[in-house]
Amino acid sequence: MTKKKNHGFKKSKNKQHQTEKQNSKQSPPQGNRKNSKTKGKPPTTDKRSHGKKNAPVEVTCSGLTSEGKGIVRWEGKQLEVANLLPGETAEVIVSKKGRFFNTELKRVINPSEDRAHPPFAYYHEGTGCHIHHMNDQAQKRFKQNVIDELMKPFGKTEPIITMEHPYGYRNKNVMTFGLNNKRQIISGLYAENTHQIIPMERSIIHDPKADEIIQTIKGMMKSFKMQPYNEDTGQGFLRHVLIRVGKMSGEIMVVLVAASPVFKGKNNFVKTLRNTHPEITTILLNINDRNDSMVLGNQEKVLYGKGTITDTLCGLEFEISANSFYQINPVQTEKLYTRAIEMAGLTGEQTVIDAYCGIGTIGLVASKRAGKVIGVEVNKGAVRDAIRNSKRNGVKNARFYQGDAGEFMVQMAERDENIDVVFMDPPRSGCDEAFLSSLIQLKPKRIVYVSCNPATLARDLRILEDGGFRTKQVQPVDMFPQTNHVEAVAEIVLDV
Ligand SMILES: C[S@@+](CC[C@H](N)C(=O)[O-])C[C@H]1O[C@@H](n2cnc3c(N)ncnc32)[C@H](O)[C@@H]1O
Repeated sequence: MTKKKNHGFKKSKNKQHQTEKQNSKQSPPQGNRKNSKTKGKPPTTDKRSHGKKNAPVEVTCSGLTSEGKGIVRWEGKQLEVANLLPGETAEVIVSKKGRFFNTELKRVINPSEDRAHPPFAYYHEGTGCHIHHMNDQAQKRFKQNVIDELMKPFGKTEPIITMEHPYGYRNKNVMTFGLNNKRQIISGLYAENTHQIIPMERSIIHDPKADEIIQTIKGMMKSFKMQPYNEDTGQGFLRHVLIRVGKMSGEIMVVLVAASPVFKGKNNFVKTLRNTHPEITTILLNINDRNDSMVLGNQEKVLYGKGTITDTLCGLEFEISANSFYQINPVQTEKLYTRAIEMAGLTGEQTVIDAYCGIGTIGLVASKRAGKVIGVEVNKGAVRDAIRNSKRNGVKNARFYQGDAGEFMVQMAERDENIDVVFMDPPRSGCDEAFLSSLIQLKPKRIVYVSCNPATLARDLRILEDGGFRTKQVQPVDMFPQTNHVEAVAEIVLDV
């Protein structure tokens, strides 16, 4: 992979609505605007192309969207350009498809001081590293602005907790397999919102060993006559490979996700893979014959090892199944959980709920300072892990239940249970109405809301504040450097 000179970019298209109204997004002012070439010019100056269809046009970036895309004006419209920074002027291809505009960054004419120089070619938005082109300071500023803007109605946010070495942090990789137009096997990530595979050998945020194992598997496929699965024809075998790495324990899980349970030559395949990578501690075959976008199916066969990995987090050991949620950046998770536990103000007597508990991590870490912990989680396998993890760590005061967190809280409210503290860590979509209204009814003294989506956090905080709570503090933590995702934990108290 070679990096093009002069800030040239690989294909990076953005589909956008035609009208300005549809395009308008919140764009907190940020970025370095003091670039000498743009100094004194209005930041939205555009130059038209010379009438040629799809010839590059020159645009200047005036700000960033909440997704980290550059905002430009072109022919009276506001468009978004991935990988462009405020103050930068660039050549961009604009093309129209139906009601949408696509933009493709061709060349940055005057790179901003905020621009980073990533060592890999595949870093654009399609591969999930949406803001890899910003240096550490610019990423920090961008994320702080996004959260500050959304949290404005609830008071001031704390400075974001960043990561010292923001690379190679992911403990879970999923790569998808397919054929390119020369019928060669490729592995990579889906371009965002598509099922088009962007071939990729290495990502700056992936665990390097995990990327290496995936390349080994790709290299073995031909000799084992293993075909990648084709979603259109339904032919082929291997859909994805998921790798989980215990960053502390060094244990490695490899999950081969296949369209069918018939795996010819599986013993030899496992033997060869283990010979090349003796560090692999378990290998599974997961069968996914569905047509949706879920990576894992429900059927699983252990081909080697115990079928789970164990890792250490906040001084406790956690056993993790292929299908269970486990925070992907353990270095930052320890900082996040430390802040969450501080916010809970535990003294050893409280009754604590760990809602959306996954494999029990937050509840078990909190259990040492709580009277009792009650965890609820929808994923059966994760609840099984949580119970195992409780025993493994000798925790006697925690119980875990499988079920929908909203329904569980409704039942708690109907029984008028006495709850002191609620940890809640819902998925990106946030909590449902049943959960929030039961929480308001239960009136815990404190809620600690861990969120990977500040937009749904803001929505839910509004509901809780209207229901008699007050947001005391919001702490952003950069769990996903190089991406536009922002994690935060909020302390919410009864407004008495
Ligand atoms: C962001 S993860 C948090 C897990 C855990 N607290 C941690 O830090 O590892 C969200 C969890 O909520 C679970 N979940 C999603 N919808 C749920 C629901 N309606 N009721 C209960 N759990 C749910 C998911 O399976 C996932 O384990």
